[in-house]
Amino acid sequence: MRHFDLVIVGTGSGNSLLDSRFADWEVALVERGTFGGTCLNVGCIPTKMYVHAADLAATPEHAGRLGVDLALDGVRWPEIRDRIFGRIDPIAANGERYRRDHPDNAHVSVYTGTARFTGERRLEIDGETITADRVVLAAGSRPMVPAVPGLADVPFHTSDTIMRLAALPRRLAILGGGFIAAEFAHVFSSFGVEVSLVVRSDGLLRREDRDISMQFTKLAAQRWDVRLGREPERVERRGDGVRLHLDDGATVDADALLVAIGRTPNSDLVNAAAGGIELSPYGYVMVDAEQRTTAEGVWALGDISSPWQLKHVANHEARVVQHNLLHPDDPIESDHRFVPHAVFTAPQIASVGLTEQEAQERGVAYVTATQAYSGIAYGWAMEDGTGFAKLLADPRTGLLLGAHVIGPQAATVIQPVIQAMSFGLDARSMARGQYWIHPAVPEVIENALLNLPLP
Ligand SMILES: Cc1cc2nc3c(=O)[nH]c(=O)nc-3n(C[C@H](O)[C@H](O)[C@H](O)COP(=O)(O)OP(=O)(O)OC[C@H]3O[C@@H](n4cnc5c(N)ncnc54)[C@H](O)[C@@H]3O)c2cc1C
Ligand SMILES: NC(=O)c1ccc[n+]([C@@H]2O[C@H](COP(=O)([O-])OP(=O)(O)OC[C@H]3O[C@@H](n4cnc5c(N)ncnc54)[C@H](O)[C@@H]3O)[C@@H](O)[C@H]2O)c1
Repeated sequence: MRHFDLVIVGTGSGNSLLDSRFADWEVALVERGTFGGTCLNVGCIPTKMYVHAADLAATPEHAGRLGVDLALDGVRWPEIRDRIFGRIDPIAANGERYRRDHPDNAHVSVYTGTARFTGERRLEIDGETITADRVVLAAGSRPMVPAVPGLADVPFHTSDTIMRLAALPRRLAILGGGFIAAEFAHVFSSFGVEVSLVVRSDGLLRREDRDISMQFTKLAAQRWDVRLGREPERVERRGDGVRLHLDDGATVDADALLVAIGRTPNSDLVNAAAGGIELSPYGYVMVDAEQRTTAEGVWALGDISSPWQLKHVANHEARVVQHNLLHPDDPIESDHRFVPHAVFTAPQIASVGLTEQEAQERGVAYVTATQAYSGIAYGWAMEDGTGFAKLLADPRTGLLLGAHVIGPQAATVIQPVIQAMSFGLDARSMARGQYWIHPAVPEVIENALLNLPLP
């Protein structure tokens, strides 16, 4: 039975913990799937490579309104797919080779298999037991699949498989109305696929500020076949495709089905309870601000312990765990005050801080203001008639409480607000204490700041 200074379970954000400062540590790195984890192989990176191609494919539709006639001559799906994975797959393979074979990593043992706790800091990997002084759980999450009758008997996809399709389907049905549904609906419809969305709630992206969710739902319904407030009662095979029978008696026929109803933390796969690790009611590993679990010497980070399930959160937590492993007498805490996110759909959406509904529920005093893209110069240039930025601020201090943007470049436009909130800059100082490049898109934020009814 081998004993290690440190065992890391999961090679997504877990792999980034190791640098030269761990050269004297005996480390085991355990991976059951593809080296490099979700973001690199089946998450952020390939999806955004598809989104960029989709944005290009969608351009002719918009350009015509500006008097520029473009035509989409074709989408070479196999070429797009092979370009994306031709770039990503070698990164994963080289990352694994580096850890296994490079002299820098002589102190690292890479295990392939599923690590399961059999006791405190004791893990079994395919019959072999290892122990450690410290364990880091970075085992991520996986797609959830609902118990819909018939689903198990039809070919369906999750985000793990849909990006490697052999050919574009003519019709795609998507179950769910969250991040993954919104991003893939944009990708596939831009490539000419007819998209249907079956959504249990009464709107898409329901966790966004209601104004954003309502605007996106309205625009989505103009582009896709959106069935709101519906659930499939059963699914059946129909030729090479599928038929979804919805709870209102309607049916949706498609050549491919994508299930995107959320992701569940992999705490069950690591058998967390046997390691003395407490879980939340939703199965997340419970951690304190230093990313320590309830078991002595066991830390957790990323999707297995974070309800945000975002790569920049996993990266931040990995840096905290790394510091706390190296400096146990001077630990630091994770900063989850202002966690932003973006949905790379069309139009783009980005958000940080409180939504108006959260401010109301929590009884937080706020003022709010909105600025349409159509009211700023670059918005005119783009003829944007649907985008806006919405801000919430504390009426007493002028500090920003939340920002929500729907429109071109939203994920980039929101960054100065994240900075202001993180460093405690009030709305007035932010608006007037700096130049805003004219006529650039961030003027939508400048004007929203000026619109806030602050003294
Ligand atoms: C389609 C999609 C698009 C996304 N887009 C974005 C985006 O644009 N921006 C963003 O911020 N986030 C995005 N995310 C979320 C982001 O990918 C995750 O939050 C992030 O990758 C989580 O990192 P992690 O290190 O916690 O887990 P992972 O990267 O999932 O790593 C966990 C690893 O642990 C392995 N593992 C699990 N159990 C065991 C075990 N018992 N033994 C051994 N190995 C195990 C898994 O195989 C996996 O490789 C996206 C996710 C998806 C699915
Ligand atoms: N741009 C990004 O940062 C990005 C992109 C993709 C994924 N992600 C991460 O991955 C996570 C998973 O994405 P997702 O879209 O699968 O989840 P999600 O939580 O964003 O959305 C899930 C959707 O499925 C619906 N749903 C839940 N249970 C259902 C059921 N039993 N039947 C029918 N509908 C049901 C929900 O109402 C919601 O519309 C996201 O929460 C996010 O953290 C991030």
